[in-house]
Amino acid sequence: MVFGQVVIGPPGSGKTTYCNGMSQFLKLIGRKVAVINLDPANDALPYECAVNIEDLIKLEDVMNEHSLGPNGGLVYCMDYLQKNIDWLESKLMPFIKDHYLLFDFPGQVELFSVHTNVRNIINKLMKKLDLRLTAIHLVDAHLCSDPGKYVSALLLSLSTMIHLELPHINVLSKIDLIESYGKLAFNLDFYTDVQDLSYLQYHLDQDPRHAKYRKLTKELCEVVEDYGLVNVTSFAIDDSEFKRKLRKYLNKSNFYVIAHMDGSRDKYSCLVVKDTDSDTYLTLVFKLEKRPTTEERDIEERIQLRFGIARWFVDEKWRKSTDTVDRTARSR
Ligand SMILES: Nc1nc2c(ncn2[C@@H]2O[C@H](COP(=O)(O)OP(=O)(O)OP(=O)(O)O)[C@@H](O)[C@H]2O)c(=O)[nH]1
Repeated sequence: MVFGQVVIGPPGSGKTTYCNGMSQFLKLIGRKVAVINLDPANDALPYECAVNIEDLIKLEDVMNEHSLGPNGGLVYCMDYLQKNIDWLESKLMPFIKDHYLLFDFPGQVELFSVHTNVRNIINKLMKKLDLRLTAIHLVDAHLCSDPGKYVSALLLSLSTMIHLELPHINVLSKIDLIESYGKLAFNLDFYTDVQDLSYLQYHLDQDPRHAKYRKLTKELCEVVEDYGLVNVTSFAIDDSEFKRKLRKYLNKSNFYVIAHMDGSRDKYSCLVVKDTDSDTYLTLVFKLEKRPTTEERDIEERIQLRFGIARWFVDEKWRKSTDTVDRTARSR
């Protein structure tokens, strides 16, 4: 079983810098790392690349040949990669024995929240090569300086989580720059906990320019709150403490921590982790379309005892019509 990260996020959010920093950090603690560049628009790579999509297809060639812009070109490249997944599988083969994999993806957000090509690529790799991958979704901390942009970042995180159905960690990147953006409307915990967005609505309401969007903003915030899935951690590339913390989350999220447990890991389809004060909490989200079986409940109990919170998240219809099992427990 091979573990790794799918590094995604909007353009310029710091994906390539993260892959470089994380690979150096993991190497320092003794893990073999392979960074896979799947962004055909990545011209200057700061890391040593184990596999490079440019050996298969170049964005520039696609744009010239098919008269496409950069966005259409990237969709084409991902479709092409999906069709030629054998190429990627064969390139990954030498690393799947003992390496940790970091996938550096393009920054076009529709690829992760709308189109199916990237999701299919990831699913195929996971099945064929028995990979355990976690999505690291980077969002520039700059968005916290504007409550309206922050709401859109939350919606993007939510739709990406639901679309990819991977263990998922949202990260506010470039947190070292946050003070340079001026005084934030709320302290940082507010932005990372994503608990009560009514404060955000109230803040937006103070600005007369937002008056006509009041109802829309309220309803968008309610969507994020109703799902209750999004929370965020923060990260700065030069901060080793953040990297250590993130690594802890990652090992939990892709089940590295329970790799020795029985084969029941396949039951989990989505997972969220959260840090509150000094305790680390873990939320396991079991996306089910039916009432959990006895065996699944048993798994939940065991995870609760060992790692923290486990929570059943079921299909909306089922949740409304029957009693939701939503139990939480403190980490031991
Ligand atoms: N201060 C600071 N700058 C960062 C950090 N992470 C990334 N950057 C800078 O942000 C810029 C964009 O970083 P990239 O790593 O190229 O971002 P990307 O998401 O790969 O960009 P695309 O490939 O265009 O989607 C670069 O100038 C980085 O040096 C960070 O943690 N702190």
